Amino acid sequence: EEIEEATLRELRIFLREICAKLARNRTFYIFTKPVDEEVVPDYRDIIKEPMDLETMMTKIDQHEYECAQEFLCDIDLICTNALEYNPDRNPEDKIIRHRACTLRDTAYAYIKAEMDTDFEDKCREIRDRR
Ligand SMILES: CC(=O)c1csc(NC(=O)C2C[NH2+]C2)n1
Repeated sequence: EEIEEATLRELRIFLREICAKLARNRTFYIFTKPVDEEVVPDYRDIIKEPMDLETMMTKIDQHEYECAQEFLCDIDLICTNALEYNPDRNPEDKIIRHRACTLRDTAYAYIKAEMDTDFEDKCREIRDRR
């Protein structure tokens, strides 16, 4: 229905802005592109569902997010993947875990600060009906 398509267009514009803003932050550089298996050969032995911000931008353009909650699920996936792949006590792992938690908290804060709750409710209502 045309009104619903206008709502989903607005959602995609909003999510692109959030995704671009996260990808511009150098703290999150490690999460901006898929892990290169040439560089990290065992990554996909451990992480079964890789996710990154570039892939998320492509998913927006392919209409794969029908509400902000679904976008945040992929942010959570980026975060949990990083915590699982970097579990050790050493400083390098700790830094990556801290960056992952900062990505998650920053994404949730941007959505909460810039998204109308009844806009999100409307998106979920459309999703649930489809
Ligand atoms: C995206 C992501 O979580 C990632 C990419 S490389 C990496 N970790 C390392 O390279 C070593 C530090 N202990 C293993 N984590």
